[in-house]
Amino acid sequence: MVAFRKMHGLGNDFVVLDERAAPLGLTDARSRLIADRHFGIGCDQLISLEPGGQGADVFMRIRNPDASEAQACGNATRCVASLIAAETGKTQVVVRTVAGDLPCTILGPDRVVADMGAPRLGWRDVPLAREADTLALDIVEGPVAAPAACSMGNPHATFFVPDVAALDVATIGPRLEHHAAFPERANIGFAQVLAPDHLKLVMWERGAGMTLACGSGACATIVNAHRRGLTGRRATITMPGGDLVLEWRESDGHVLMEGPVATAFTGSLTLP
Ligand SMILES: N[C@H](CCC[C@H](N)C(=O)O)C(=O)O
Repeated sequence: MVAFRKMHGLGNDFVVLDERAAPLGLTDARSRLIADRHFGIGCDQLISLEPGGQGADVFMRIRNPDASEAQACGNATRCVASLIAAETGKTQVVVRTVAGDLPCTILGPDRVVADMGAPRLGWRDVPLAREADTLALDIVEGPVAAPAACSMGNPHATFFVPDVAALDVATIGPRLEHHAAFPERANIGFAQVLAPDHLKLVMWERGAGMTLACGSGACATIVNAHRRGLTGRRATITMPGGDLVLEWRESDGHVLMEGPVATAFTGSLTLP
């Protein structure tokens, strides 16, 4: 039997497995089964804890339900930092990912600020299939067009729209996720500016589909909104699961993401 912790950030939910003592043999098939909401536990991402190595408290590996590995997961970063803090009593935790080290500050048992690092704004960084101005891509899909793109370690495209509620995200989301412009696919954000410090966001996540919240998506949204001159550097981003507070910090270009964390339940499973 293998212990797991079911966590979430604003309903973006995770099965967290601990591989720090030894690997569990998470093949693609096993990962897909654990993440399956009918035949397994179910989650938006499968999160594995691995030894952090020098300078980090833990390494976090991120797998989407389709077993694709992701370079960033903002909501899980806060959850993992909170888990390590509960283990160690630390209020500063460094979560290492394939995209870099993410310093996190524990504000309380259910709230964390994660420094998600600096966005990458070049077309090769996103990545895109060919050279393009990442401020406005030449993409049209139904009622949406001309997204801004950036990477938070993982690829994001943000469409700015007058009314997110009017969109059929379940139809246009997958088409855009798999658009030829994105050789590694992309996470697709649909954002509505409510005020210079407040946006509404609905996400179609790469490899996961519609989620109640997306931390790296919220980071990409504040970056792309500010680049477009639509907001300041700080904003509350309201997603179906709730609010995150974002700041694209001027001093070092890092994106700070503050929000809640929660454990829904713990359990044990027999690895299929
Ligand atoms: N689907 C994403 C990973 C999870 C991102 C999201 N859950 C977050 O909180 O950032 C990707 O393939 O890049």
